[in-house]
Amino acid sequence: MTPAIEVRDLHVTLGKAAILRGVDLTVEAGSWVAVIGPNGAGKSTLLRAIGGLLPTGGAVSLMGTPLERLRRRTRARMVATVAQTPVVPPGMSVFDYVLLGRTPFVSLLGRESAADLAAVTALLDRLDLAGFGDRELDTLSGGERQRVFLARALAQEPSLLLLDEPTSALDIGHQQEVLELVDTLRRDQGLTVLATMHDLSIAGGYADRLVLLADGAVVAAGTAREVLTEEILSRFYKARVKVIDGEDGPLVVPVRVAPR
Ligand SMILES: Nc1ncnc2c1ncn2[C@@H]1O[C@H](COP(=O)(O)OP(=O)(O)OP(=O)(O)O)[C@@H](O)[C@H]1O
Repeated sequence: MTPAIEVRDLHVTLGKAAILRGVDLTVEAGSWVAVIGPNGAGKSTLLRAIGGLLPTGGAVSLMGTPLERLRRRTRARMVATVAQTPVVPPGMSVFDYVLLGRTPFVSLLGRESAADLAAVTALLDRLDLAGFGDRELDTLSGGERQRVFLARALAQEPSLLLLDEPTSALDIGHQQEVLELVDTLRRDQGLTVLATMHDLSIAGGYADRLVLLADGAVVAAGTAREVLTEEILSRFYKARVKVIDGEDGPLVVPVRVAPR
């Protein structure tokens, strides 16, 4: 089967610095891959490069088509990206912002249909945002806003979802709600998910495969059990951790360096 994302020998240089240095990555259609790694490793850069937002060396294909051959509108229907801090149009309501996600479905001179409006209402409901539609985006809490960003991405009905730290501002309940929703869409509709994630236990619990980036290169890749080992994590994160066998995979627990 054609992979949803295929990245070969990807290089990105920003300013004078080589940020990604020969990254290879394959994401099978309908799977969930988590990109993990320490701060500054190049995780967001990798997502932006795959989303076509950066000039790159090497090759990126989405659903078998090289990125540069995909028309803008086709790409907009195929891929939805949630950046770490999306630009928010000032004064825009939550409903209108999520409705922007329907843009690829609206004809050039057309207006959004009743089905578009219903899709937005349903998503606000599913993300625990009913009643927020009229609020201005910049009056929302960080976690509420993060759920609105995801709602906009899902409104696009993409086949490929690129998420940069999708739950960093969410409490533990909303984290679970959002990740379960994404996983349900993956299972029921074949959505492919590529997400950068800092919480390693959660990454291991949801992703089929983990890819560990360090200093712009892939240094480990595989299942959670293969990648989330004390040896690998202490080496690349310079962290002292304990890895415990959990119900849904390994649980990574930080251990104090200095004894109490
Ligand atoms: N425009 C730029 N010019 C120079 N360096 C940049 C530029 N943008 C990003 N970088 C650097 O590229 C490196 C990778 O950044 P990136 O945001 O991809 O890291 P990350 O792995 O997502 O980190 P974090 O976990 O902190 O979000 C960082 O060292 C960052 O400072």
